[in-house]
Amino acid sequence: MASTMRTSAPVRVFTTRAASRRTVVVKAADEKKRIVIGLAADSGCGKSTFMRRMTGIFGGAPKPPAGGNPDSNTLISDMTTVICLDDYHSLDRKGRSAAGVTALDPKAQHFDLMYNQVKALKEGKAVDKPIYNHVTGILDPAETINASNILVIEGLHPFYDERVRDLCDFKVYLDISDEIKFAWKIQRDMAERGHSLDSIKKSIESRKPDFDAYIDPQKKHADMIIQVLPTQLVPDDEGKILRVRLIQKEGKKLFDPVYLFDEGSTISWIPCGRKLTCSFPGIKFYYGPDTWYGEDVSVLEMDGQFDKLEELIYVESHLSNTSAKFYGEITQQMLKNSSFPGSNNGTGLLQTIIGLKVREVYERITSQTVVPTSA
Ligand SMILES: Nc1ncnc2c1ncn2[C@@H]1O[C@H](COP(=O)(O)OP(=O)(O)OP(=O)(O)O)[C@@H](O)[C@H]1O
Ligand SMILES: O=C(CO)[C@H](O)[C@H](O)COP(=O)(O)O
Repeated sequence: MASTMRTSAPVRVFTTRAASRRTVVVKAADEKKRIVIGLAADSGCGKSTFMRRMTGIFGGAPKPPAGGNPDSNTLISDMTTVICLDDYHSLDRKGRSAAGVTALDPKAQHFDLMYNQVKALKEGKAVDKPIYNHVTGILDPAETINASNILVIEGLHPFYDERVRDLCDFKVYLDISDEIKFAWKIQRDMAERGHSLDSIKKSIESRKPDFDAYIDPQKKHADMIIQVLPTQLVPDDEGKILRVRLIQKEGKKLFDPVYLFDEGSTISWIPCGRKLTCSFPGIKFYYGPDTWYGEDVSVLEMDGQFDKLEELIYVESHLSNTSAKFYGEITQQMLKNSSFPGSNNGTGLLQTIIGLKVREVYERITSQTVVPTSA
């Protein structure tokens, strides 16, 4: 498919829902006012859930392009546009089957088009982007995407091609261990999509070699990684209780890593007691330095789950550099999104923290102020 780019209106005015109430506007005037966020993960690893938490921080409900293809993968809100990189599959379902490749194989992606269009959007130009239709398995006619303040590119390969990777101002990887990925897939694909246990197992196994070869290695490029592992608080838990780690690169210009109590120290903290209600097996936090593919990182970890989400404020008050704009903003976001998967554990908490980091990155690059959304 040919790459098509058009110049959109040079200046657009965006308002957040909260901002419009307070008559505060955020203007996008030139390319320095736009950022690109990359989110990489395998299918079924919580990208959509993360995206809802992150875009919610900027206000407005993300919606598919108005009047467009009902099977569009794009979500647009006041300040953010999320495009799914599945739309750059160069081979459709039949084509992949004929060529004997999976959707994770770079041979099935159109990286030149991906690069040209992400670059154009970052420069403020509109593009006509293809749509990969997950219902039919074919490539549908293109949809027009306009430039936005924050472009999120999510999918299997946002950091695979160096040119696309370099366009990303902030890179996030969701690193879900096989056991947990399996538990989530079973829950979704059996309960919601009617797949059999056997077919889910086969699908995971058939994707594994390409996942290991092409998707997993991208995590070394990420600025922040959320690792989801089985709990260490009880043996042989079936993926219900999670140990979740936020790996944060140190020394970056655009964000400051979050820390617990004392920056640079190594800390283990069991907050259960007078201020935090914990039923068995409790909650344990850890913070400390580490390395990630040879780079210095700090790790913030939570194992276990909250009984009463409103008590998260106690934990939040012991975290620093969170990029929250007021006392309790993390807790407020978590309560607002309490129906999302992972709201009572470290996935929700650490995804919310990354969402606030995205806001920090946006503000540092653009020198614009984003008004926090209200609950
Ligand atoms: N933090 C979480 N805790 C528990 N389950 C979760 C969590 N995040 C996601 N899930 C489960 O995994 C499923 C997939 O999540 P989600 O749709 O967000 O992933 P995705 O990466 O966008 O998937 P896909 O690429 O296949 O559309 C959800 O339906 C839910 O069952
Ligand atoms: O890994 C995936 C990313 O979402 C999908 O499997 C890929 O996009 C192919 O889609 P489908 O399975 O609907 O043909």
